Order: sequence, then C-alpha cells, then structure tokens
Amino acid sequence: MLELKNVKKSYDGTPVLTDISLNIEDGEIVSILGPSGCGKTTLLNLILGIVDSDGGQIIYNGEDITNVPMEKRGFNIVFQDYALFPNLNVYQNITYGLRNNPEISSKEEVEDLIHLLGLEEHLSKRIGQLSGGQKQRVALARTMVMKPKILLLDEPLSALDGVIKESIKDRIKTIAREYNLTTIIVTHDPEEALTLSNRVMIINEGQIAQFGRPEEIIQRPENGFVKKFILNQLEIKKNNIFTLFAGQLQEQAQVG
Ligand SMILES: Nc1ncnc2c1ncn2[C@@H]1O[C@H](COP(=O)(O)OP(=O)(O)OP(=O)(O)O)[C@@H](O)[C@H]1O
Repeated sequence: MLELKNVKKSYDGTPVLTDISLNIEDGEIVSILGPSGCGKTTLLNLILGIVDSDGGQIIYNGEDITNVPMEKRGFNIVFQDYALFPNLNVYQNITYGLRNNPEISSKEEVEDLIHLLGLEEHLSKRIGQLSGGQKQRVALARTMVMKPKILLLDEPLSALDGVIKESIKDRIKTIAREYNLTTIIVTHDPEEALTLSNRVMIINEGQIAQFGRPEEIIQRPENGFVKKFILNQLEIKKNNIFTLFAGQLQEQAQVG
C-alpha cells in the first residue's frame, strides 16, 4: 500500500499542494484529476521521487520512503511524450533498461509483454514509423520490463484519438489486473478518469476535493467544485452528443 500523510509542496514560496493525505491499495488504478496547474504532475513527481516534498510523509508497504531517492523506490513512469529513443528499433527500446540488468525480466517475460501489448509485428520498426498508439504501447512495454512496484502514467491518452484511446485504456486495465500493479494516472479529462480507474482523486487548490469510486463521484459529489468541474463537463459532453443525434434524426425525418 502507498500512503501519503500531510504532504506539502511549494515552488518559490507559492504553495501548490497544501495538505495531501491518501492511501492507495496494491493493484488499484487511481486517476489524479484536476484543472490545469492544480498540481497533478507535482503529486506524481513527488510519488516518483524526482521532486522533494516540503513536509509530510510518503510510506510504501509500511516503509517511510520520503527521503528515499527515485532509483531506490522502484517506481517507474511513462512520460506524456513517451521519451522513446528514435535511433533504436522497437525491440531495442523495449529491452533498453535490461542491458545492464538482464536478470530483471526473462526472455519469456519480455515476450509475454510484447504479446500482451500487441507489438509482435512492429519489433524491427524504428520509432518514427509508429503511430501514437503504437508508441504508447512501446513506452508501456519498456517500462513494464523493469517490473516497477508502481506504474505512473502522465496523461497517457491525451495524444490519442477515439478508438486508439479505448484500446490503450483496455491494455492499461489488463496490465494492472494481470500484474496486480498499482497504477497512478494523471489526467485532466473526467471521462477518461471515471472510465479507466478504480478510484479517482480530484484535486483543487492544493487539496483533495474528493477521492472515491467513479460511481460515488457521479452519484454523490462531495462539494461544489466536484459538481462544477466534473459533472458539468460530462453534462456538456452528453448534451453535445444528444444535440448531434437529435439533428441527425431531424434530417432523416426531413429526407424520409
Ligand atoms: N519546477 C517548478 N518551478 C516552479 N513552479 C512550478 C514548477 N513545476 C510546476 N510549477 C507550478 O506549480 C503549479 C502546478 O504545476 P503542475 O505541473 O503540477 O500542474 P498540473 O496540474 O500537472 O498542470 P497541467 O495539467 O497543466 O499539466 C503550476 O502553477 C506550475 O506553474
């Protein structure tokens, strides 16, 4: 279990996260959701260990890791821009981290991941020859071969469109389930957060506005911000779609 207790972070005297306390169970998919600039990436970086907190504690499986450096925490992140190596092919990208640590994953384990992420036919391609969704799958495979204790994903779907987005969502869910892997995802999109995660953490003004299961957030928003930020956005999306359908029906009726 990952636990944060009263974690705080300021940049140049300006508070970004004022008091964050939370528990995340093993194998859970949790989304961190909130408006631009609310501190989502900062929270992810604090957990990863590339940003130091100004106060509070980070505890993993009972051990205080607040001052443990990133490389010793054993968590791993897939960055928004994937950060793949353009001069290497897909297979070389996936196995890059194993060059100096080949014992971390066996050949069979690497093959299982390649299969799980549907990358068999792309292994000898260069990164520049791949679509956005394929790059995301390579980035996921490259991170997973290192067997992270926690998988962190920064806006994993934001560069992808419709069908591809759904397929990557399914793969993230499959990975979390098959490997019982705690997965923490930063997103600004309520629909994405609610459909992908076991629990959603909504951040506003440096604090957690609500942390609950998707159905709890939809049925019992705990405050005005959750209602306004989350439910309004979903309502607008829903209305847009209904308007579109209504327009189509009207057109069909006129043609008929
Ligand atoms: N290294 C830094 N130095 C100074 N200020 C920073 C630094 N990193 C982030 N900030 C500021 O902290 C606030 C939170 O940034 P953060 O990137 O965590 O937000 P976010 O919710 O991830 O935003 P977005 O959705 O736009 O990526 C912002 O006001 C940002 O300008």
